[in-house]
Amino acid sequence: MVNKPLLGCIADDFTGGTDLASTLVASGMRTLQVIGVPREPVPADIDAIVIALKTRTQPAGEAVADSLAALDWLKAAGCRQFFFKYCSTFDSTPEGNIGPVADALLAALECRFALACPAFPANQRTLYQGYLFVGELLLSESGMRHHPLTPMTDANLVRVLQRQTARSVGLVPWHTVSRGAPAIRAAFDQLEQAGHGYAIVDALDDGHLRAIGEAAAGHRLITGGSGVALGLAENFRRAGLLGDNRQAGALPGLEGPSAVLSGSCSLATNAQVEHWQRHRPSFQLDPLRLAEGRDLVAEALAWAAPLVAREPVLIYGSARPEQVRAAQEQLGAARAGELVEQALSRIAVGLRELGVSKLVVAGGETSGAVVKALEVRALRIGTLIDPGVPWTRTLGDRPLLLALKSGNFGSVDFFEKALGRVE
Ligand SMILES: Nc1ncnc2c1ncn2[C@@H]1O[C@H](COP(=O)(O)OP(=O)(O)OP(=O)(O)O)[C@@H](O)[C@H]1O
Ligand SMILES: O=C(O)[C@@H](O)C(=O)CO
Repeated sequence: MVNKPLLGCIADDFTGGTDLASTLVASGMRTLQVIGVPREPVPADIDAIVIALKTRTQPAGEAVADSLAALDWLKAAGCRQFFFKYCSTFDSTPEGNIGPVADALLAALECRFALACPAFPANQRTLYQGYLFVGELLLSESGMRHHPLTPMTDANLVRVLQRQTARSVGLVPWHTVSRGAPAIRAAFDQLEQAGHGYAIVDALDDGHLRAIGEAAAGHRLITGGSGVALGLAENFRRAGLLGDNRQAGALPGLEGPSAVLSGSCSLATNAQVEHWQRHRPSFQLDPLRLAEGRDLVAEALAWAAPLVAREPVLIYGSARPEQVRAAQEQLGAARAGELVEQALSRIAVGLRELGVSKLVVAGGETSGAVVKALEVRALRIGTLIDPGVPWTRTLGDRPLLLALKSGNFGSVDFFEKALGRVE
């Protein structure tokens, strides 16, 4: 149809980018994810483009600058609507970066109002009266309270976002959302007229998210998790701008061995690691030993080399909260995280030298580091493995199939399931 992308997205981490991209692909938008602001031309047959940044845990000023550069590029590419993707668990600190980045994007787009909805019911994130639930637990009682970089200790998102912005934060509650798009649109108008800059929007199921998407058809900026993107393709179709691309997620396969790299310490990933270890080989990276100068990268690669031709291997830093705490107490959270990220990145490069062509990577920060080390610039998005996690194929020389898994996503047998789809 049109040669300009319709939707321009800015994701605050890499796995978050692929999560959003997979939702767009599933709704029939041909989607490209680029790593940072593109330096080379992007393919023309694209309906949506996701620029994946690593802004979630950067200092707020840097996160704002990177996000504005991405917005400039997307505007110049001709996008009509913009999406700021953050985590479905609203990962942030009192300093940001959700508020500061959203504020800067609103100002740059000369808008006064945006919705904020991280709900992702397919992954058990729901919002009720402004309170975010993970499964049956409040966010602040879920595993997210122990997150190594962005511990979430308050489930009330009106309060959480208000701490990060000078604009006023309102709420569109569930009883309005359940009345459908016209009621939601009216609530947005009322909040904007009353001087609110943001509306946290409740959502309990995908029907709510589609209605919120429909109500936001005229919004220049939408902020949220991937769930609230569910209804956006339909807006473009209604406007006659988008066809019905059933093959939006078709990807050519690749021959070669596979491996799993995990730096996420979330409850879900830890369970996936344990599940894998019951039947398959694994190698642990301990940040304390890395800090002592032990060359675990060389050890891991020497361990993997004879194995990987026969069967997939897992190399992981993932650890339980008490081990993570012990490492952080000695090294500091940032240094412990960086040591594991750097080691996994170098191992990813080494595995590619060993011929590995399919990699599953667990953790957003970890994926960011690995993708950077592999010098991946862009990913074409394929079909879903589990909600929020698609296979992707890198563009350029030496293509790889990558599945970048957000920490908390995926069934307990996710690693095996992902590899089973491409072997
Ligand atoms: N044993 C460990 N001790 C301390 N930190 C660790 C350890 N293993 C991994 N880490 C660090 O913890 C951080 C985990 O963040 P990452 O974003 O990769 O996973 P996640 O937060 O679970 O995923 P997501 O952001 O997708 O929810 C990384 O910086 C990683 O290097
Ligand atoms: O929204 C989510 O939960 C994920 O896409 C993510 O961003 C986790 O890093």
